[in-house]
Amino acid sequence: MKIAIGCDHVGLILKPEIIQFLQSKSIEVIDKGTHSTDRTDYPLYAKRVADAVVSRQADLGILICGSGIGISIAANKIDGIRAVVCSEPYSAKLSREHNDTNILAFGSRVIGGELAKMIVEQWLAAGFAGGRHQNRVDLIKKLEQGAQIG
Ligand SMILES: O=C[C@H](O)[C@H](O)[C@H](O)COP(=O)(O)O
Repeated sequence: MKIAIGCDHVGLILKPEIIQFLQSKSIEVIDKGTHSTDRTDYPLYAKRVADAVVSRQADLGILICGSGIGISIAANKIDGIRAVVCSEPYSAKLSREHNDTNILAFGSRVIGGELAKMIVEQWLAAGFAGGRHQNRVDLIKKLEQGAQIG
């Protein structure tokens, strides 16, 4: 399992702890930056991680900014990305089971390291349930292609 991870200057405070957590589970981590506390722009890192997931350089992605909001909005602009921002583990688990999310985002100004690791753990442990959910994900893919649905 390979995970691409990215953050802005605010998310940087949580990123090392999350990387260490993933590596302790023998997950390979590809760090897409930022590596500095200098103020920067979260769409840059959303794009890098999203590209890694879409190109299959990574199986999944994790993004961290102040709230998790901006960086997940940016990632969701990339075709093939279904990013979710979570502040608790239940939504993270459901986002995999029902929505087949491939990027998890959270905010370092919203949650601390222990909760973030619990969220990551639940998200990684869950799998897409398929069945009735498959058609809904397929409809999302059609929206990406500009197709009319409904
Ligand atoms: O959704 C955006 C993120 O929370 C950013 O981390 C945040 O907007 C950065 O704010 P500032 O530039 O004030 O540190």
